[in-house]
Amino acid sequence: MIGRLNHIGVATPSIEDSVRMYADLLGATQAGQPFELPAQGVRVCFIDLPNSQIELIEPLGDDSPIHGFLAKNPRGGQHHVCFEVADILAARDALRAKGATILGTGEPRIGAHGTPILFLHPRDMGGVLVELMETPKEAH
Ligand SMILES: CC[C@@H](C(=O)O)C(=O)SCCNC(=O)CCNC(=O)[C@H](O)C(C)(C)COP(=O)(O)OP(=O)(O)OC[C@H]1O[C@@H](n2cnc3c(N)ncnc32)[C@H](O)[C@@H]1OP(=O)(O)O
Ligand SMILES: [Co+2]
Repeated sequence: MIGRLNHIGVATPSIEDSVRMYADLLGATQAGQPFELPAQGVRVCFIDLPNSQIELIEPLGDDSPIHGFLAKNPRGGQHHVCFEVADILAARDALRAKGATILGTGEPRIGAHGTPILFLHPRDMGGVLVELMETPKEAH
């Protein structure tokens, strides 16, 4: 079921400060400008890596799912890992059959790459919040 690591999500109180930090310390460059995803309650900017991406996420709106995380980690921190899957609904159903909890309604939402995503509860993954993302069609 599991495919390539697509990105590591990093929550931050300031995308601009984090972009500067990745550039100054690691020489890493951002992939495009920050953009808002109101349906996900986050503002986003990607940092390119040779083999993956860092997804910087900043809270957007009062209902952002990362408010709680930033309240506990005010300077930000590693928030989730995202693995690609070929078929998100098949992955969801297989995980549920194994007893895993899919967060929210269980209906996939459209993520930052324009493909459906779901999240697995961290208690089922050893304390790691896992995002599953359907592989973009052009990557097949
Ligand atoms: C950019 C768009 C998209 C993409 O395309 O890539 C994204 O990545 S959006 C990223 C933001 N969206 C989400 O994270 C959606 C899924 N998350 C959630 O539904 C919630 O954040 C959560 C995981 C259910 C936590 O909600 P919260 O309100 O913070 O609840 P608690 O504080 O009560 O936490 C419950 C429990 O879970 C532990 N926890 C919380 N966050 C994390 C985390 N990031 N990593 C690991 N563990 C986490 C928290 O410590 C609690 O544990 P216990 O105390 O043991 O119960
Ligand atoms: Co993500």
